[in-house]
Amino acid sequence: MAQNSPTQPALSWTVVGQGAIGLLAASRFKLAGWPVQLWLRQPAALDIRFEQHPLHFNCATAPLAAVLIPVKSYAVPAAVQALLPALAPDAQLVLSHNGMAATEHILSSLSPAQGLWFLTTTHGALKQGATVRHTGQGQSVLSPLNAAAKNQLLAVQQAMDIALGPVTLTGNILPFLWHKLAINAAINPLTALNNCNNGELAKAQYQPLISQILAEVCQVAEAAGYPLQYAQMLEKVQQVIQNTAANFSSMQQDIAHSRRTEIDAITGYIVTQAARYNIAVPLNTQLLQQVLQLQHRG
Ligand SMILES: NC(=O)C1=CN([C@@H]2O[C@H](COP(=O)(O)OP(=O)(O)OC[C@H]3O[C@@H](n4cnc5c(N)ncnc54)[C@H](OP(=O)(O)O)[C@@H]3O)[C@@H](O)[C@H]2O)C=CC1
Ligand SMILES: CC(C)(CO)C(=O)C(=O)O
Repeated sequence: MAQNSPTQPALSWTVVGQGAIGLLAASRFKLAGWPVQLWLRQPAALDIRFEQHPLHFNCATAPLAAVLIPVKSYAVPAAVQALLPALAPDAQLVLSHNGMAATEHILSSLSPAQGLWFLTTTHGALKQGATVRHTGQGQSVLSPLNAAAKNQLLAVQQAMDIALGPVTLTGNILPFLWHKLAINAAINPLTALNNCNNGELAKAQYQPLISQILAEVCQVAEAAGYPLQYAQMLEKVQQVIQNTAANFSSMQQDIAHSRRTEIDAITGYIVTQAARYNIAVPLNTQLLQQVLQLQHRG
């Protein structure tokens, strides 16, 4: 898509939370010499170890010019609500999470000069205590969601290239979100329910389930106007299973640590959309119910 002239000044970035992806991004900013601060639930500075580097992050101070919000899908509305009074009049906000983005309410709560973005990433990060590791080299797709974001294309793209790049800029994030949704719908619930790593899903017993999940997702995606090729998705899911064989999915980890999962924004979104288009998705419906049951028990 068209870009602004390369004269936009660098923005000063704030990262929300002290999660794995947020600290990966903040560390990469810091190691590249960019100023970056953290917005935590309780305002404070933070010291971490990122790979072999001890890093210190200052506590965020308003007004916030540019904010990366890599929180779980269900935590986004409250996080944005808390940020609103601290935002600069022309602040840029970048949401980043798994599952489908729900941005209508956020867009209407911003003032006309405040930009909203979505970034989806295949980077992997793990936080254990105060140590953060970059567990999977990935890439990201970034999209402006309103006119105020389009005025800052170059500055935000450059920053996200540092934080979670390499970044591809797109005018429409939805095809990319459906693609990632299909991968997460196939892997996350099965690993959570069977308490296994991603690699286990290569076993023969899981193949009919993966095929059916994807067949259902492809039908819904097509009805929603974002067609996915079933054979390509099946191959992609097998690739992700192989490439992340030793990893535990985010949903498996959430269940294992008795945390809320992102099932509502992944399988839940598929089931809701299926109902809208009158499509039967029996396996995704069953997986949604099973994960919700497991989550409520935890
Ligand atoms: N980790 C990974 O490798 C990958 C993750 N993703 C996705 O990226 C998103 C983030 O992942 P991850 O970093 O693992 O998630 P985490 O849950 O580890 O990190 C989110 C952080 O944000 C904090 N937070 C939430 N709400 C607020 C708030 N209102 N104010 C301040 N802090 C807040 C959380 O705090 P608290 O714990 O107190 O709620 C937590 O520290 C998820 O959607 C995930 O699925 C995508 C690709 C890879
Ligand atoms: C791609 C996958 C399944 C990698 O584990 C993931 O995104 C997750 O765990 O949420």
